[in-house]
Amino acid sequence: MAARKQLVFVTGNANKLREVQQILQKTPDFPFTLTNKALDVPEVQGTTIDVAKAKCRSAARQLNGPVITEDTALCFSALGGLPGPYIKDFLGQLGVDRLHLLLAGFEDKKATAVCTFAYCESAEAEPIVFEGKTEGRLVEPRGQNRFGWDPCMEVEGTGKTYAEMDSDEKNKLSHRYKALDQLRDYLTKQA
Ligand SMILES: O=P(O)(O)OP(=O)(O)OP(=O)(O)OC[C@H]1O[C@@H](n2cnc3c(O)ncnc32)[C@H](O)[C@@H]1O
Ligand SMILES: [Mg+2]
Repeated sequence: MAARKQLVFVTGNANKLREVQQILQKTPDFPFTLTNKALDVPEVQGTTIDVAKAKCRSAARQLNGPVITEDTALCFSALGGLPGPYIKDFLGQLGVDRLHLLLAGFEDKKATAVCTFAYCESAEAEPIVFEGKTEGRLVEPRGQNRFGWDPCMEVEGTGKTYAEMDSDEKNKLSHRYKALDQLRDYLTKQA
């Protein structure tokens, strides 16, 4: 059997890496061996797609080979989709206990978690993007699993925050699962 090609997931986020590995474990015939590199890739401003493509292009150039990158955004409908791809700074400054205060003056608490995977086959290739979205509401923090803003995102139709779900439950309906499922399909068909 031919050795499987290497695909580098460029991320500095250990929780993202863990969830991606858990989801891919359910695909034994995934045609790549996934490795990880925590490069500090600049993140431009713009739409989630602009940010995802630029980050992936830059990672593929630095590593000169096939890479995937992933960007996660959290979009509040009352704020016209902001903070979107800038959620990391908002979370960093406010902390998970105060994030919900961003919507304190609004009745509309609707939040959309958006995951954008980008795949770049080589340093010169144009990145291809895959997007997954999960709808919910911004709430006061609840739950034990403390990854990023998970305690504040109550997922539509479940009555639970991501942090109140175990990893199997989250990985069946998460924004990350939905985007990774498309990327996995694409790569499996290419192989
Ligand atoms: O190296 P990269 O992959 O960029 O990792 P990062 O942590 O910088 O991630 P992003 O730039 O995509 O910023 C997204 C922010 O949202 C958080 N986050 C990402 N996925 C999440 C999830 O599924 N649940 C809760 N928080 C999440 C993450 O910790 C960041 O604060
Ligand atoms: Mg980042």
